[in-house]
Amino acid sequence: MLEIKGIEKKYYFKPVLTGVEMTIQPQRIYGLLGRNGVGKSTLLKVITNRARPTAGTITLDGVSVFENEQAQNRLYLMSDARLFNQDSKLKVLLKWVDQLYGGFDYALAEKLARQFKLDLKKAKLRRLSTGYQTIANVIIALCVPCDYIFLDEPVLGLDANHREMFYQALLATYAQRPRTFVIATHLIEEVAGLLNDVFVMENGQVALAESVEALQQRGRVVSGPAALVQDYLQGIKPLREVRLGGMLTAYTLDTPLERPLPAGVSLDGMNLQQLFIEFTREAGEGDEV
Ligand SMILES: Nc1ncnc2c1ncn2[C@@H]1O[C@H](COP(=O)(O)OP(=O)(O)OP(=O)(O)O)[C@@H](O)[C@H]1O
Repeated sequence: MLEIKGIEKKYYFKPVLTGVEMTIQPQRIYGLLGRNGVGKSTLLKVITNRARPTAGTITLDGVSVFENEQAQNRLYLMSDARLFNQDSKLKVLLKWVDQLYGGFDYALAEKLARQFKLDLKKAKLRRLSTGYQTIANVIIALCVPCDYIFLDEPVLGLDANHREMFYQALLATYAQRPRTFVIATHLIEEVAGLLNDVFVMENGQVALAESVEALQQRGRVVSGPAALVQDYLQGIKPLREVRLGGMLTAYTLDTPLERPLPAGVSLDGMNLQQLFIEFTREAGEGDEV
């Protein structure tokens, strides 16, 4: 288990992470969600020792990961493919990753390369298109032996077919060899079916950490005549209310569902993306077009 406590990070005196608390369990698939610039990449870099926190602790199975090579070898961050040596042939790159982490799954890499039509023997990273650089990068991430794999925007530049292939490949490798994946992405609907849990970041912290199932049970859209909706939601502060004429639509995570629904009022679920949008919407944002 990875335990992240009180993590703060400043860049040139500007606070980016302001007290991140999170527990990452073994063998689960997490989504790391948050608005642009909220600090997702920074957090992943801090966890995997690519950036130094200003304060806080991170322990893996009770042992600090800072300056601990053994612990760091169990964590892998897939981020920008440009961080690899661009002149390296892919085969050489795989060997290099194998030397660093040991136990690289060459058979799986070759299988995935065939599926994605990527020639590992010939290709040099520099000569690949943006999408294929990402494909090379995700193949490496799926084949490293690490227990905790952090994927920062793993499908950037991939076409829809390749994105689907990647999600399938991730699930297949997870079924074969369960380990933890933490996926930072904005394509919430696409990954929703993959995730066990989500972390939502706001203001440099984790504002919501919950299983997808529990969240989807809580998220509700209540709409109907304003007076009836307000009466139904008594004592609840919705995430957002939208009024149109005499009608009111309220988005909430706290509806007391035991209450009988008044005639004329509808109660619907919210998918993960809607939930995220309502949860992270800033006051007034999107109200005017
Ligand atoms: N190396 C750096 N030097 C200075 N500021 C940085 C650095 N890296 C990130 N930042 C700043 O930290 C903040 C968080 O950036 P980060 O990339 O972690 O956000 P993010 O949630 O991953 O964003 P996005 O979803 O847009 O990719 C931003 O304001 C960014 O400008």
